[in-house]
Amino acid sequence: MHDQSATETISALTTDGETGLTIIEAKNRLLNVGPNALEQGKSTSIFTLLMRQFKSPIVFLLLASAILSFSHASWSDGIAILIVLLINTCIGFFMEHKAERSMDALRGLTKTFSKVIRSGSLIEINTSDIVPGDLIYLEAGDIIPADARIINAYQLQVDESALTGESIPAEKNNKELPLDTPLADRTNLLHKGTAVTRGNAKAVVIATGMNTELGKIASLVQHSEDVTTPLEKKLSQFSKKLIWITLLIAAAIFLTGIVNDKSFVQMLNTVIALSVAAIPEGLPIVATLALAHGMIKMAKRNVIVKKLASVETLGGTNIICTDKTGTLTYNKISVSHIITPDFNSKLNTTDTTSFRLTLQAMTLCNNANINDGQNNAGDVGDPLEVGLLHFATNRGLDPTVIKSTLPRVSEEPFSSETKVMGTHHVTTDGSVTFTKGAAESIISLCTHYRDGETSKEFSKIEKEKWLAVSEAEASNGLKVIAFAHKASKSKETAITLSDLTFLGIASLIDPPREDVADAIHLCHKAGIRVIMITGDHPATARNIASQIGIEHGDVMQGASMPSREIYTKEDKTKWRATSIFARVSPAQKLDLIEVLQEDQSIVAMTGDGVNDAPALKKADIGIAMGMRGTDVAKEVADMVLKDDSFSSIVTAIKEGRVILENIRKFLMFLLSSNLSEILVIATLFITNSPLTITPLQILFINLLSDVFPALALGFNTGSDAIMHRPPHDPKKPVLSNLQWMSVIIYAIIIAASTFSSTIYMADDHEHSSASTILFYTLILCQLLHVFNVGNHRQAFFKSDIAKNSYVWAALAISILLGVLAYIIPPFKDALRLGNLNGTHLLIIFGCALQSFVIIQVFKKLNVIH
Ligand SMILES: Nc1ncnc2c1ncn2[C@@H]1O[C@H](COP(=O)(O)OP(=O)(O)OP(=O)(O)O)[C@@H](O)[C@H]1O
Ligand SMILES: [Cu+]
Repeated sequence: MHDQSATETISALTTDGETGLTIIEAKNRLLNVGPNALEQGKSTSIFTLLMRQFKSPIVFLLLASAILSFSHASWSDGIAILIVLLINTCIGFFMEHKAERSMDALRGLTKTFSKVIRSGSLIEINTSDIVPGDLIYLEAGDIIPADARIINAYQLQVDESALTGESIPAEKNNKELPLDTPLADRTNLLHKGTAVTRGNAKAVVIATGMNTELGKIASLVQHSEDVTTPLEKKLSQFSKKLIWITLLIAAAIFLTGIVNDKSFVQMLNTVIALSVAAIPEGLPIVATLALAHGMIKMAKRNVIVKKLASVETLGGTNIICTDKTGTLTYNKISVSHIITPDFNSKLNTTDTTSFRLTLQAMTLCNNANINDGQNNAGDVGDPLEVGLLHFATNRGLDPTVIKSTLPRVSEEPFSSETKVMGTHHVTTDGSVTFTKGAAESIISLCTHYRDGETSKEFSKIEKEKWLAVSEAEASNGLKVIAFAHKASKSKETAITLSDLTFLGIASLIDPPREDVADAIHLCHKAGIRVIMITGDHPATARNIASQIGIEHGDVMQGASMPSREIYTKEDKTKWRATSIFARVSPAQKLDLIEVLQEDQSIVAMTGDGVNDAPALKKADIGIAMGMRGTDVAKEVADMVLKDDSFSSIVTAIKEGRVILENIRKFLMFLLSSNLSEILVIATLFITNSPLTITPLQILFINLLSDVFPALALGFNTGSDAIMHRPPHDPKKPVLSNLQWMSVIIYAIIIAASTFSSTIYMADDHEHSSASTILFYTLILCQLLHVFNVGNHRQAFFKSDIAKNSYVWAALAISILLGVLAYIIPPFKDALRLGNLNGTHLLIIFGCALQSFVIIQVFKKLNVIH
């Protein structure tokens, strides 16, 4: 296609270079060629998942003990261990399977949209619905949705590194090329998956889905990503450490065993029981499940988190850098009034020529399209431009008519660096340029201004007067856009932005979102600073900031921020103390983030443009806007806000904190209950007690106490108190020293309470009943312990754990299983359970309650946390 002209390509694809495909034809083609999507890599197969379950050391340990049991002809023991092994594997398998499914579901949430021209109007459709022959419209920040041939392009630059690895953007245009041009040099072709970094273009789609260059590569390599999060890594390191500790204890047991002349089988049983007690195999996967559950919850609240790891980072965020337009405001921009040298629409004076010219500038120097619900299509484009178009149309200007009488021949696309945009049009007797942009930028480009029918010299005094007018407008919280034009006798088609004639300004309303003030208040309570970084006028920024409660102080302007090569320590200190940054360029955003991060801050930052990509990557949490953001921003971001709203960031941070807190809770719960088991087994062994706890019993206890209650803790909704304290520093260990101390004290209290049951027993008890009492007391102590890991400052029934119905359900299941084990004879035999009477039951309940009460009292006394 690159060796044909655009027109030839268009006819080869039987489409229309102006109006595109008809909607019906597009539908037919979609049925024929299929969706414009790459085939997804396969997710982990059921078999791999199953095999993964056999990788843990505990499985080998159990297998070994089963074999040992069989070799000693204790068949029931061997079979029982195998059954437990099976149950454990199944639970592990289903948990991982659930986690995988959740991740799949989350991947499906990120839908992308593209702008196409169909039946003559510019509309937005699902990227997967694009078909060959479609006309696509692309601008800076778009990721090219399919392979396409350029029809026309204005200063188009494309970053093709996704395809070729070449990171310097390539210039693109519509010129024909020789047939033998290599792929990388085909400057008139655009490829799916590459990104527009500058300019804009209209192109015709030549290939979609797996037929694109990207599709051909994608079918060669199905890349897989490493998805282990730092937290999961920390937890599996944790598990590994525990295995070593267990080995040490096991060695100690063997030594004391030899000294005390114990039988080999007895020692082996104790060691196996100990290992089963000590190794929390479920730890990393329970954490994954909690994180995945959190992601799904956030997705329901319009926040798409792309990586599990971000959920963790979110919980530790202490600075949010947010832009203004669209995040703090509604971004439904409408023109309030127009002021030109001879006209003020607020005062409802009659139209003048300069006002008419301003309306033309608004309409022509504009890439938006208002569809007014025709073909079910909404307005497409930058909300600011949509607002301007609506105003001009309401004042009687027909965009279609004026666009055809003054056809556009070239364009200087808007960039947040220059803050201006310009378009060049040919007329019957020459050409004309229209520009719009930030007032300072436009005024500095003007040499004249238009007053009525005449053009006058734009003196310094006059310029300052207009800067003051825009400053006054901006300090009322309005967004100010200035307009200029330049008419010329030549038929020149290239655009130059100089010697312009100033036309006037438009003041636009973009009110702050209603819920933002509350969200910011909540941030301050939670120890999170909110910093506004905007490309807008400082006065507008200050007004909006005060409306929503962002702390005051000086507004820092981009112009007074020295570049990274020369900024000083004082500059950095000043930046860190500032909360409002205005007229800031994307490069300065990047510098600012670095300076904030040097100060050990965890920075979340929002961005939408293609130039924001480096800053989004650099931030600890890069946040892109789902509606307003460019494809590039969404691609590099860690998180996408579907509703573009600031409050959603705060919701996500809260959710992140709740999840971390939940993981910490079940970590403490698991560690303390497992430690209590170790204490019980070791004490029995060392004191040469006639009572026993068998490995199988420990496995059973862990099945009851580790699986269901620990999972249920992951579903805690968290209390509001979580946003009333400063964030947890992710660089610190998961558990503080104080929390470790608490774990140890918990374990000692549980073990001691379990042993206290022996005191209450009558002297003539049978050993089998006594061991059974010990067994059930340990279980019940642990089950009640689930309520202990809550916040110590909260009353029991108000705590989020007591309110979590999953916890109650988990307890019910666990207790039921405990009872069934006693009632069903084969289980009772395998678990070596003796008979219990009413008094025994009383002892069990009493001791469990005792352990619960002691811990609660300790907590109230602030001894443990
Ligand atoms: N499409 C446009 N054409 C011309 N000028 C524009 C356009 N959009 C914005 N501007 C001008 O450029 C300035 C900077 O725009 P930019 O997009 O960087 O920030 P913003 O949208 O005002 O605010 P924020 O950074 O909070 O999103 C604006 O204040 C406005 O004056
Ligand atoms: Cu346990």
